[in-house]
Amino acid sequence: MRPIQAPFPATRFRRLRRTPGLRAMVRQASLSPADFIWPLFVRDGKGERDAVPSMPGVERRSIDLIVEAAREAHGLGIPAVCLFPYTDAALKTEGCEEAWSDGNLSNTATRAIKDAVPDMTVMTDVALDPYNANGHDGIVRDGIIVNDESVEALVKMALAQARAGADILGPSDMMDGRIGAIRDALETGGHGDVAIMSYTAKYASAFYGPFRDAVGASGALKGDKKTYQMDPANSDEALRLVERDLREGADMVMVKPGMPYLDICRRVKDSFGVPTFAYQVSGEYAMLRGAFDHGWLDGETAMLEALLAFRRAGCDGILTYFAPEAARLLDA
Ligand SMILES: NCC(=O)CCC(=O)O
Repeated sequence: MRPIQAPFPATRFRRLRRTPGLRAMVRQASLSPADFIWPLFVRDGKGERDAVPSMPGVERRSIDLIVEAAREAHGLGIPAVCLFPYTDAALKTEGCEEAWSDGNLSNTATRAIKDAVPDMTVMTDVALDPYNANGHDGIVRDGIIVNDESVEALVKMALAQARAGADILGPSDMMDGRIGAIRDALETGGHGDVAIMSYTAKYASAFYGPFRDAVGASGALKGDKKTYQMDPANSDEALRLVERDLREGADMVMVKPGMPYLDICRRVKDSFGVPTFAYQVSGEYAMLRGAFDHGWLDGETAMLEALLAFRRAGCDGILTYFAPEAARLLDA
């Protein structure tokens, strides 16, 4: 649809930009704390928090402090948190068994949050990298990330997360066939109400660097993830993946990273009209935060502008490390 407009001076675009009231009346996209999912890094111990150097302002927290963070998020109107464990190197194995231990950090944190703040939606990450001795999202055999055996492990991991009480599972591994396998296992295992937000269009991106520091995977990773994550040059493939994941039983889809891939968000939303999310990843956070901290960008304005861009591009929500800060600004 192309709006009809009279020639200048009958049409003057500045008329509707003249006052805050007029601008508010014709504003299309909106941003609210309800649009945010806050990623949290979980560590062991009690009363422990440590900074992630490449993500100033972001911390790894022990489970008691994760619960506090979830309570804070709830108070700010943020509906969901997403948990990522910082696993002790001694627990990382080639078989990734810790991934489906009922008592691992992520599952223990899920239970603790659901006990203390039952209304907080808990999303968990389904991928083997935090538990894998070689840092990959799948099982490695003779240097190859093997697909089908990885899917079997991911199913076990997903079921353990469902047992812990996760509301949303986020398979971020990019193996083929995992959404269908997880959906089947959830249905037959009595967890038919657990939602899946598939990391559908996850690109092999340099913007994940600080995240790997945060979960302690940087040192462990051997090689790269290009045989399972998407080529940043591709766009049509993202649509094929969305269609596949929806047909396999995904309830929501995600594009990741966010800001460099807003074109993909828009194409996904326009093509499928399903709940679509973007992950503003660690490198995007680090880039913006670095500029804010140096005084090179006006932090408050640039943060909200960057987040609003996701909504304008068609996203229903955003996973963002800025969630509490942005929620406070929106509330002010
Ligand atoms: N599976 C979760 C991630 O890879 C997060 C990436 C990031 O924040 O850089």
